[in-house]
Amino acid sequence: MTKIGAIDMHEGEVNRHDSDLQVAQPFARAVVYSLQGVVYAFHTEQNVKRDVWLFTLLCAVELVLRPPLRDVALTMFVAMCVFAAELFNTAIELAVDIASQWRHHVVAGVAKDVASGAVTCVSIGAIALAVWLVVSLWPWHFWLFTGRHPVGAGMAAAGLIVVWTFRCWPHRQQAVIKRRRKGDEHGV
Ligand SMILES: Nc1ncnc2c1ncn2[C@@H]1O[C@H](COP(=O)(O)OP(=O)(O)OP(=O)(O)O)[C@@H](O)[C@H]1O
Repeated sequence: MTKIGAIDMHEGEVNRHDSDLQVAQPFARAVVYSLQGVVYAFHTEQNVKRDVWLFTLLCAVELVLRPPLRDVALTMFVAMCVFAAELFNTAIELAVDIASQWRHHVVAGVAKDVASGAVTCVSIGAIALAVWLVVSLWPWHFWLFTGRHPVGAGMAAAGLIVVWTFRCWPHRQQAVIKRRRKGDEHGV
């Protein structure tokens, strides 16, 4: 095991994963690495875990109230934008941590605040869209066990499957990353 700053790297495991992927095509390799990044965030970030539950609630509402395909597609796209913003935020936090060596620096703090501000902006838009969707479907009807808007319902179900696959996919931790916590003014 090699200790780099505050990251404990399990070299053997990292190398084994890399050699597994050496035989793959560059595109396939890039896809696998990016999916590993998604799985990492879905297992380690509390905000992403909370977003998974909010997304589940949205899909459940859509499966019951059955909005048309256009509305489901719009909410799915915006929900994926929220997940993407969370992933960018996670990447920026990790990059800032390693660049600042987990020490307190005013620029490091501002960089993280700006990144999380981006998530807040997208989230406000997503919440506004979800509220508009639910209000626009008034008066509400229980369509869960019917064939109403089957493609939209299929899209909501597919979204649920994709997101929960990321959440439940086994996550093999390659690095133990010590995260700086709020209120820890002076870092490690
Ligand atoms: N190196 C640092 N120097 C100064 N302030 C920092 C530093 N790291 C974090 N902070 C401050 O602490 C806050 C929380 O940072 P942390 O890394 O704990 O992210 P988090 O708890 O995962 O936040 P988020 O909810 O945005 O994901 C930052 O928004 C920033 O204001």
